[in-house]
Amino acid sequence: MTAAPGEGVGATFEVEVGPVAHGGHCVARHQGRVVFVRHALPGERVRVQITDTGHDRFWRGDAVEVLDPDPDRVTPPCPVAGPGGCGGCDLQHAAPAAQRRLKAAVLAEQLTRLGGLDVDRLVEAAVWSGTVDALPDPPGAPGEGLGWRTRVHYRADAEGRPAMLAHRSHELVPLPAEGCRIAVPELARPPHAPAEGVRPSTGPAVWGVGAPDGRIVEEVGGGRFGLAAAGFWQVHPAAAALLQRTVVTALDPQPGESALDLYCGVGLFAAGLLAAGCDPVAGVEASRAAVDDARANLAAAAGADQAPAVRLVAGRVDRALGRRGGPLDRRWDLVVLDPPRSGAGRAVVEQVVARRPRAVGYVACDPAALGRDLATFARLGYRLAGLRAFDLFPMTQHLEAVATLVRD
Ligand SMILES: C[S@@+](CC[C@H](N)C(=O)[O-])C[C@H]1O[C@@H](n2cnc3c(N)ncnc32)[C@H](O)[C@@H]1O
Repeated sequence: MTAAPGEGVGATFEVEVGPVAHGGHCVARHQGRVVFVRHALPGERVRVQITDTGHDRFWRGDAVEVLDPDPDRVTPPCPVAGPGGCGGCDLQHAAPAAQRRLKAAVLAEQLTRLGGLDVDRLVEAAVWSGTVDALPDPPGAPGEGLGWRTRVHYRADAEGRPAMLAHRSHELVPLPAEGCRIAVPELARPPHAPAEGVRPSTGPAVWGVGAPDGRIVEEVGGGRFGLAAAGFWQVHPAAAALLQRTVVTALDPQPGESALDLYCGVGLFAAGLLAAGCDPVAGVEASRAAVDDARANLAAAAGADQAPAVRLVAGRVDRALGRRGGPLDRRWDLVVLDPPRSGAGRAVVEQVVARRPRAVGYVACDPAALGRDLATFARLGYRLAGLRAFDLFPMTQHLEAVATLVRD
């Protein structure tokens, strides 16, 4: 559907804002058209300014004036969090508890629509609380969803000043004087621009251009994980420990059970399963550098005496699981899946189910991919036995979920 005259990018009109949707926006309708509205809350009456008419089925817009505000609306703590500003935060205009309610609504909608699940019944059966839970504020942080981000990426504008990307755009928004409000204090302003920074749980912040330089050590409980500063690690300081604890508790490993950690990074979940007495433990990870780090981290975690068998495979999960007669071609009691945003996908879910695990722990950062993969698990005889969801990314649309699946 093309834009009518006077209704292209930049046009404004009033709308009644409908429900929140996956993607950090709410859904509204204007003259029969769907409009995805950012910076709005469900039930508000707002003036929308259209930012994108490039799709047949919907337009995008920003709420540039709020005519009838929701009681949960707050003034965004960051001066560049609003329309046309930094694209990093989607929900600064909502109180933190309201942000989590919006995320829970998105998760419920994706589980219903893509997962084919009856969310009311899940909640009734205590499979899911229906909530997205807050994490503790990092020590010294101002709280209220600020001061938690331990990985940052600043661009440079034409004058060499630090800047951030606008939403769905290559346009640069200058970093305000107070710096990035969601970053930990050491990363709120870069020493130069462009710059990428990391603040590990041990040691000072490290910066680089293109990628943060050198190596870091992250601590989780008693465990230590060495990795490249530019390597994958959870961004909220409380996230890695929380996810490891949640997955291990959900799987309830028994000593001597075999456990497979897929998309294992530098070995976070494999270490938790080793500590719980699993033997053997195997991990699969596409990044060769991360596999080398996982090998060292897990050797240290396993200890020297009567060390359990640990096997790490570098490569894509679908290829590693597809290798007939290979080390992973056997039954595994427990499987952890922690894929990137695109999710595990049908082929990997089938490969996991073929190993007849007693339980699967699925760590998901995209509720749509999770919903789709849960539907595949259900078709193959695995049902959702538990679901926890966490606000690992306050102020943004993102959430993290840990699903437990068991054989029916
Ligand atoms: C969300 S991270 C999880 C890492 C680790 N579980 C952790 O908690 O630190 C996803 C990991 O999957 C890896 N990855 C992405 N696609 C992959 C694939 N097709 N096969 C294997 N690993 C993959 C990435 O390199 C990354 O380390």
